[in-house]
Amino acid sequence: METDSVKLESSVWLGNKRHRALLSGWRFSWTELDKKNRDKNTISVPVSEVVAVMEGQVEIHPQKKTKDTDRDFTLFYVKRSNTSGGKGPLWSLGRSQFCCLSRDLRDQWVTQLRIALKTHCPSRPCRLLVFINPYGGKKKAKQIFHSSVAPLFELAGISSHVVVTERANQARDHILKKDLTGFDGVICVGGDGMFSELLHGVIGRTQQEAGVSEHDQSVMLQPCDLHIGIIPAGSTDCVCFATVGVNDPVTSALHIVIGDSQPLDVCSVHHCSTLVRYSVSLVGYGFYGDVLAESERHRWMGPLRYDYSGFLVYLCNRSYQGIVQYLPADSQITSPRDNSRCLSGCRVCSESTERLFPRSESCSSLYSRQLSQYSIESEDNWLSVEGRFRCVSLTCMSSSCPRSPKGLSPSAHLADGTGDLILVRNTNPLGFLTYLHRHTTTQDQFDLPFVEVHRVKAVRFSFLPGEEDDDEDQPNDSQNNTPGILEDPETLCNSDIESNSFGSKQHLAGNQREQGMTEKSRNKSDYLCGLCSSKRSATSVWNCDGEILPYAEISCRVHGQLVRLFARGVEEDPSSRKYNEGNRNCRGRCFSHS
Ligand SMILES: Nc1ncnc2c1ncn2[C@@H]1O[C@H](COP(=O)(O)OP(=O)(O)OP(=O)(O)O)[C@@H](O)[C@H]1O
Ligand SMILES: CCCCCCCCCCCCC/C=C/[C@@H](O)[C@H](CO)NC(C)=O
Ligand SMILES: [Ca+2]
Repeated sequence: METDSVKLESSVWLGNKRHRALLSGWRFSWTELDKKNRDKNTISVPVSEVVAVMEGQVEIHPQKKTKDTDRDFTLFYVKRSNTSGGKGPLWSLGRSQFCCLSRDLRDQWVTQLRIALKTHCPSRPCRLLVFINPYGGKKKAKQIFHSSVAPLFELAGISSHVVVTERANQARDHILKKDLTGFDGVICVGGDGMFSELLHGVIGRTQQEAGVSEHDQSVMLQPCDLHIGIIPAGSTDCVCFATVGVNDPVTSALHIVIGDSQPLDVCSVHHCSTLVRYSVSLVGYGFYGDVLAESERHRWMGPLRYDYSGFLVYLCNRSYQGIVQYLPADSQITSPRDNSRCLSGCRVCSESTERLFPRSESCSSLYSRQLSQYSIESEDNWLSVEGRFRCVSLTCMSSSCPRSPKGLSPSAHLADGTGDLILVRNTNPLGFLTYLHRHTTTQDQFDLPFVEVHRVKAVRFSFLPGEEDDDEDQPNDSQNNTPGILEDPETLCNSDIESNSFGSKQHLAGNQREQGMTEKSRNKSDYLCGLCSSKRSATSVWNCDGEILPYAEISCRVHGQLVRLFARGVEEDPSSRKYNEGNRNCRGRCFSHS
């Protein structure tokens, strides 16, 4: 319980200006005083956003003491930049140097502030396992970590064990197999692909330890305690953007340092009772699958490859036949078209915590929750849509990214236990361009006659009998799923199998596995059908958070708040407060399912 009792109050000097400093309850503030002792400006910092308190006048670039006296102390804290420039909720490191009247008073300030930090911020990380992908995005991950992030971790007293990856899936395998004792979180410096590796490692490890089978679609997966942090250094950085509001390494590092905690829904993707992958952002068939497949041919272009491929795929003007079945979420609670935004402290998400993790939970009620969540969903509750689609997309969050600041589904929630299913039926090229273009404007991309959107708990995608692609070269086709693939369900996400081996189960030899991205790129580009090959495939591929899935017929289930990120959701821009009136509750860290 927080108290507002004053812990310490005194005069302090910032340069030659006298201030009144006050530590009361969970807030530290300092007010400039004029010559007549009247209050001028006040700066107020919640203790939870204090990064460090150091004796003396300290700078962090490089961390050194400048000429100081034994009456000085330095406060480092989270400083919000002006968001009016459209840069989103950008954070930087604030630094204020205080001079007290005596050394004794300085010591009291340092002691009291550090006690307040311990009291109000018990869940800050002390030790982190950091994975850097030197080849992601613009290939600047190492530089970003060492110049912008490591100094902040050091300042906050966080020790980090750094692994620079040498192959794809190394981070995932490390988390699955190595001793993680003592680590408070795992961090990736890279893009959505690196995040996905950590996601698979953390979920897999947690289920292994809990004895839960990831392949059983009806099972309630064990929520993961080990937090994931993302330092954005990739091409799209969609997960970072959608959970922080900006893709900025310093902002993300500060969220990690202060121990923010944001639960996140995760979608499990299955094929024939076998787990294929997890997704948090996009499970997309048609346009987004084709763009990803095409983009793998142009990896050398870096982040621009998506724009170039998007243009080529758009010109192809393709649509695909399929049957989409979905299990609707409770439409009384929210809707993908209710114009709300999931912001930091989102009321919908925190109320979902109660629903997903009722407080008085015993082993037997856990079992009954498992039944109530999944098994009793009879087939009668499923709805079905059949037709030709430009794209079929499922997203557990808004999936906003720099290209599309509102995202695929602007009103989706990060942690409400549901996903949004977007069906874009076949339409003329101008209609589809209008749909795509609206992702980049404030216009409603769902307000088009050929688009429908549903808030769902689960989705299945299949073909009418005889409708599957008969292209022999098409390895994602369910017909090509040789029985061997499913003989050993444990192996689909097993490190000995390249998870991007499309359709044919490939036990890669050690040296092949090490080739990482090169090998992956070659495999992925084998897929592209329409643009360059003479034979156009009747099926597309699924894009699952930037990875191509080896199957076209899949079923997906949303697992509410399965993982936790060092983030707090997108902070509200004060100028747009009216947009989300009534949807706020408390800050991201108030979520708890323990
Ligand atoms: N050392 C490595 N060599 C080759 N591939 C790697 C290595 N380390 C990680 N990878 C793989 O590279 C893929 C892409 O990396 P990452 O996500 O960091 O960048 P990106 O693709 O540019 O960004 P985005 O996913 O945002 O588009 C990941 O899926 C990861 O599995
Ligand atoms: C005429 C203008 C056309 C602009 C089209 C913009 C459409 C942007 C839609 C962005 C959706 C982003 C979804 C995120 C997907 C990520 O999970 C994934 C992994 O990084 N990224 C990609 C590119 O597949
Ligand atoms: Ca959700």
